[in-house]
Amino acid sequence: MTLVPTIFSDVRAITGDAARGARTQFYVLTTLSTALQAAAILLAVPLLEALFGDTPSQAWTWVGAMVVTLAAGWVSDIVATRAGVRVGFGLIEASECAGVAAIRHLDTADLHGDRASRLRGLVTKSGPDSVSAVPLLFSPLIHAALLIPMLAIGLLFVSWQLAAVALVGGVALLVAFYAGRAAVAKAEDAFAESGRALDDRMLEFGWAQPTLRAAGVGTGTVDHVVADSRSRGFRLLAWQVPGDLLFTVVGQLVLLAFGVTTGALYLNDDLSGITAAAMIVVLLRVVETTGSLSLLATPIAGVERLLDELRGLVDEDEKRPADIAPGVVDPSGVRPPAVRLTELDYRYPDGTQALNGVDLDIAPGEITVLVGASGSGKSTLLDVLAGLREPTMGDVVVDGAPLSAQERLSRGSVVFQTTSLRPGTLRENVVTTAEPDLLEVADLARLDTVLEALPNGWDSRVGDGANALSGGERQRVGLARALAKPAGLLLVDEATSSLDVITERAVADSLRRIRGTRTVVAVTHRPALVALADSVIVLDGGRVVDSGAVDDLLARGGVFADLWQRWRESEGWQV
Ligand SMILES: Nc1ncnc2c1ncn2[C@@H]1O[C@H](COP(=O)(O)OP(=O)(O)OP(=O)(O)O)[C@@H](O)[C@H]1O
Repeated sequence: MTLVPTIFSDVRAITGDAARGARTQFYVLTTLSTALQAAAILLAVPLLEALFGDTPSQAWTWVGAMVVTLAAGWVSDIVATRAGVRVGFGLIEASECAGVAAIRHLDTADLHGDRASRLRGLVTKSGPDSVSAVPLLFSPLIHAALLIPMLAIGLLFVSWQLAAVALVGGVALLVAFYAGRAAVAKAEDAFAESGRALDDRMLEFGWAQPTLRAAGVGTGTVDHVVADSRSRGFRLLAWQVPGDLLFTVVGQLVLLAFGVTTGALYLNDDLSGITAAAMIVVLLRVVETTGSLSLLATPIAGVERLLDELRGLVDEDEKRPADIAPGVVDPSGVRPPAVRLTELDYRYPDGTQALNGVDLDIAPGEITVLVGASGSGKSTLLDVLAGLREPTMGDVVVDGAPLSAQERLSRGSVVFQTTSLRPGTLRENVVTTAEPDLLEVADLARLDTVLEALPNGWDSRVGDGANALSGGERQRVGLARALAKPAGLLLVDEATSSLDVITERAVADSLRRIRGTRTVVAVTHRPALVALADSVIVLDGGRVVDSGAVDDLLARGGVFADLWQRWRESEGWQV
């Protein structure tokens, strides 16, 4: 029963303010063209009365009026169609933007699933369908819905009884149309749902064939959904037939009532013979209109579904946080901070001076890599940043405010050289403070292979020696744990030796993808990771001896260029 409001409000919601002008023009002109059509039909009454009455020469006046009215109707139809095409293009634009955004945000698990194929279909199919739907389907629907009430208004000047029959009949036809459509749409949804269930069972059966066969249950589950799908198909047919039938029967009853009323009025001398004949012209037009309305039912249902899906896509896109640009808040609501170190010293209790007057400016959202020979103070500096050590002298200033070790601990997340797991599930080891998007975290940290290897995925016990993970796998859990924490400062202390290729790639991918959303400080010896740096800080004997972009440092020669040369050579040995 809500067919008309739904498709019109869907178009408004999808195309938004940008297409408001085109939408208004389309609706106003289509309504005007319908009014002109109704007027042209009703002009048949004075035309026939003049032609067969006492003043046949006056018929020319009415013929002229009819021609002008029809021509004006055609002109408004043409302009309305152009506006309708513009609205259709508005639908395409919206569906492309929202569809592409939705595809980009698909979870890895969905890539081959039902959602991916529906999105693909929506983005490719909605284009031509949307452009043609507005002028080719909406126009006749508006014509069909408004013509009969408009004829009824015009008929008030001929006979109020005929006007009443036309009005009541028009409403009855629309109600029959919507009621039939609603029943068919419900059955169609049930049929589509059973189709999806069948797809799922078949996929499931394909994946787990040996196990299901061995258990003797596989074919049973598939048989069950096939039977369900078939019975819903029959139900769809069972609703389609009475839906169409209802409309046809109501249509014929309205025509009968119109004919009988015209006949009765003529016999009572309330209507002249000529006017009664003119009513046949009106009757023929009503028949044509109701016929076209019944033909529209199926295509309108298709457009209704398409618009419904498009609207879902657009709503989803509007709710999604905007793509992250450097320096803005990341989806967890955390802003990457600017960090400044001033005259920082750190002395170990045994008297070793690990950091000596370190002055540093770390820009928000940038990747800063600390490099230096063994013992140069990189890990100590990272520990100070993380809040694991309090400097002997100097401050760690975050976004303009000097922070205590405790405050730094809560503002940053750390990937340590080795990741220790506590007894408990993988989920408990990764989720510490907030409720993160685990799919995204797993994707960023390349936890997919770890999850696959574990018997119960996120709920597998991993700590305490259970399901022993390799060093690289533990590092990826550590990376996931750091990424799951809504902290703007990410500190990565990578022990070169424990990084396998997958883990190195996971770290590199993560850094690349989160660039701009977190301020990253990493200690690494891997050229692939160093190359990602916006800025490299070279430490030697606890002091900053050089800093800058990789290319600048290489061009300058010195400590960094020597280190770089050594890393490349050692990588060559590893190969
Ligand atoms: N717990 C400790 N107690 C005393 N001295 C320490 C301690 N940890 C590190 N040091 C010393 O502090 C200095 C800086 O060490 P740090 O571990 O920060 O260097 P690094 O550059 O990270 O070295 P590596 O690359 O080998 O990890 C070194 O001289 C080291 O011997």
